[in-house]
Order: sequence, then C-alpha cells, then structure tokens
Amino acid sequence: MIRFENVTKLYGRDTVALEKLDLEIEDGEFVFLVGQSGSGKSTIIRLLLKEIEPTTGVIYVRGKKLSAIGRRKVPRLRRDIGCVFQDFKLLPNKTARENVAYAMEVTGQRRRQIRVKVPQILDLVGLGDKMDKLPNELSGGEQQRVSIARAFVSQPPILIADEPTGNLDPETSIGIMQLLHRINRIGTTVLVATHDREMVDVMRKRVVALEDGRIVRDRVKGAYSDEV
Ligand SMILES: Nc1ncnc2c1ncn2[C@@H]1O[C@H](COP(=O)(O)OP(=O)(O)OP(=O)(O)O)[C@@H](O)[C@H]1O
Repeated sequence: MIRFENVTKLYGRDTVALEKLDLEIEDGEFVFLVGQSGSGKSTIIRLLLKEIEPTTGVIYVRGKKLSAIGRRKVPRLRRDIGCVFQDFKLLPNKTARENVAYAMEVTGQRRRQIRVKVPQILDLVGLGDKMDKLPNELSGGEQQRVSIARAFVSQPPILIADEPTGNLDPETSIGIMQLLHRINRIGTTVLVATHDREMVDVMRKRVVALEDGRIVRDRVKGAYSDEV
C-alpha cells in the first residue's frame, strides 16, 4: 500500500510542486498518473523513492512512514520499488544478460541465484533469444524490455515506470504496456506516469490526473481525459 496524506512539496520558497495531496494506492493496483509537464508526476515518484522529502505531510509505503526510514535503510526501500525510465538507462557496454545480472550483483544477491533468475526473467519479457546482445544491437522496445527485466528480476512488490513508452512507436508501446499488465497480474503494484493518451485509453485502468500539483480526477477505469 502507498499512501500520501496531505503532502505538500515546495522546491525553493515558492515553486509548489504538490499541494495538499491525498492519494491511496492499494496492493496489486495498476495506476496511471497523468497530467501536463510540470503537474507533479515526477515529484510523486521521487518522494516515493525518498530522493526528496515532502515539505509537509506524511507518506507511507508498505505500512512504513518514509520520514522514519533512516539514510542507511533507503537502499532497502528502493529494493522494494523497481523503476523503469523513458531513456532505459542501460549500461551500453554490457549485454542484456549482464545488465540484468549487474542489478542483482549490486544488491548483493547470490551468484547461483543470479545464474538461475536472469535467463528466466529475460524469457518472461520475451528476450530469451537476445540475451547476449548489447543495447545498441536491440530495438528501443527491446531495450525497454531489458530495463523492465532489470527492474523486476528480484520481484519487488512495487514497480514504477516514468514515461516508459515515451521513446517508442505506438505498436511497440502496446507490447510494453501488455508486459506491465502481466507483471501487475501476478500481484505487483504498478504505477505508470505518462503522457501517452492512447495507451491510457486502451488499458482502462485507474487514472489519477494531476494539475498544478493537485489531483483533479481519480477514476477506477478511466481514460486520459474525461469523455464527453
Ligand atoms: N529540482 C527542482 N527544483 C525546482 N523546481 C522543480 C524541481 N523539480 C521540479 N520542479 C518544479 O516542480 C513542478 C512539478 O514538477 P515535476 O517534475 O514533478 O512535474 P512532471 O509532471 O513530472 O513533469 P514532466 O511530465 O515534464 O516530467 C514544476 O513546476 C517544476 O518546474
């Protein structure tokens, strides 16, 4: 469960990024966060990862108050939250297999575990036959699949994607969304920040719309904008 209680975030003295935001996301939900550039989507994600602190208000992730988590426990929090970005953030000189393995190595997982898990997850995302390719030998959609595999290989309870289809064509984007949908179906809470109107409309998931740091709409099976 993720809960924002009356959260306000100011950058500097007078840039209001979020204003008195209340938001609750249950375990296992799939939520789209939509809104224009500057509406506060990335700020929500950065708060969840404890990259920044709220100015006022309280945030809970899986029953824990983020303000009570000390610096040393932040890596633990981040292990519970897999992240996928618009620009993939893959290491260019490592193969798909090595990119995923590396993410497990840095979080101190056992070698045997890594050997077993990496091919399994690459299979799951549909890259079983491309494990030994470098990022520049893969299409944009395939690179995004590697980055999803990397985010999900340790099966975090929460997966966050910030504009995951921003650099992809519509057809490729559908494949990526279907993959996120599958990850959600096995019980993962999925939060996707996006401008991708078509995708939001096709998926019919919960849509939380932000405007100037406030929630202006929250629909269970929503669309990008309100239908007329
Ligand atoms: N580090 C920062 N310093 C100062 N102001 C910031 C900073 N980061 C964001 N802002 C401001 O806070 C507001 C919310 O920004 P945020 O990045 O959360 O929006 P967003 O909805 O994620 O936008 P985008 O879709 O462009 O990523 C904006 O007015 C932005 O200019």
